[in-house]
Amino acid sequence: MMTKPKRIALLGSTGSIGRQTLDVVRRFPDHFQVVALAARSNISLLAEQVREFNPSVVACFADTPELQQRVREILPGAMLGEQGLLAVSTHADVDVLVAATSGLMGLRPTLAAIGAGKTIALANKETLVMAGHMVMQAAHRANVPVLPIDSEHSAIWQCLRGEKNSDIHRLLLTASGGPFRHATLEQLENVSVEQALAHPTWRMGEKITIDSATLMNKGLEVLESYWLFGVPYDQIEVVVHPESIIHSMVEFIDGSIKMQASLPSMHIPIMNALAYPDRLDIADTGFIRELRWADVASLHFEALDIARFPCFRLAIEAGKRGGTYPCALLGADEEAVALFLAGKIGFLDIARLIEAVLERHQSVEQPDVATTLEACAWARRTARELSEKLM
Ligand SMILES: NC(=O)C1=CN([C@@H]2O[C@H](COP(=O)(O)OP(=O)(O)OC[C@H]3O[C@@H](n4cnc5c(N)ncnc54)[C@H](OP(=O)(O)O)[C@@H]3O)[C@@H](O)[C@H]2O)C=CC1
Ligand SMILES: CC(=O)[C@@H](O)[C@H](O)COP(=O)(O)O
Ligand SMILES: [Mn+2]
Repeated sequence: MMTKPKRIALLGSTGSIGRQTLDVVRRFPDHFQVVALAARSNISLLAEQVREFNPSVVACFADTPELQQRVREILPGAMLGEQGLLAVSTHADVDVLVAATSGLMGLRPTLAAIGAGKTIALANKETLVMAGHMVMQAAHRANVPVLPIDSEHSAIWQCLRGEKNSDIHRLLLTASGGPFRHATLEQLENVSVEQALAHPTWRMGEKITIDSATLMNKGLEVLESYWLFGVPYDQIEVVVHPESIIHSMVEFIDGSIKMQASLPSMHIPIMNALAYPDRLDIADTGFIRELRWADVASLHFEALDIARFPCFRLAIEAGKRGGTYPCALLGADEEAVALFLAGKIGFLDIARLIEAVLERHQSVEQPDVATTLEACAWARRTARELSEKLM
């Protein structure tokens, strides 16, 4: 029996996850239809996507007058700013919101989509890190599923199907270890932007790639797991696995460990979230390769050396302290990574700057949306000011 295609709104359509989502939609036109698209600054690619997918509503955040002018010329029907993102995420025809913007702008549109009863396919981990309590509570009240796209969380989600949370002994998130897995602290002091962007196993946007190099990404993923799966921090562990074949594991109280494996391709977790509760055949894509165990020479696992990657510790501490500490962590990290990418600070200064911001932060318990976003903005400003004084 033919069912109606799921109607998708895609925030961040021009990014790494956004483009891979459209690869999947393109191959499965009977299953998915794009009804809304949003991006920030890549207007020519957004215009190409609009021509190809013919969505009902288009938004471009376009946060400078020059970008806004270009949008008016090239995409005259597109909505601008946050209003545009909200219109995309709550459009009446949308069934599933794919939240794939980078950074901190995903929160309001995701909450609005939950309020409008949309299923959330979540790539933007920042949304849960800064406001996990609000998002999960709102989703629970509205009976709206939040389906993970992040590869580790997709793996855990798949391992947990048919299981009881009370049977979980621990979650084991795998980490590639990034490009500096074997670097000494002295070497880390002088690594270049180019070296930090050379991720060993994944091709991703610049921000998450630097976060993978500092291990901030893995810290954020621990916080993301805490909110998504409701598992306490002392039952969430990280193990380094450089091949990125095992995407994560769940150990149960009877000693059994379930793990999910595939070649490293974000098309698979994207397909998994979009098709849920069904599965689609990768043979129909033509671009996803199946894993052949005979070709995998060996798999390695090792402990994470927290001393060389202080961002991981800072993320876990912020998560455990709660309040607006995770917002301050995210705001400071956004700014510190931007400064590193611009060549203004060194690689280890990223952690130094974040730690200095967190030391100055006055946390607010149970923040609302405005307080959450203000804490992120405060941390960005403070990181910028401190970088001028301290560095
Ligand atoms: N890439 C990956 O493999 C993975 C990514 N993630 C998470 O997914 C999210 C996206 O990552 P990734 O795709 O790599 O990032 P990219 O930098 O490649 O893409 C970011 C996308 O978000 C858009 N965007 C950024 N800010 C805004 C805004 N204010 N309004 C509208 N659109 C905006 C960008 O638009 P434009 O390009 O037009 O400026 C672009 O489309 C991140 O939260 C990341 O942590 C999680 C797991 C894996
Ligand atoms: C693909 C994905 O989910 C990324 O978050 C990835 O996990 C980054 O790799 P690291 O394990 O190096 O952080
Ligand atoms: Mn991940």
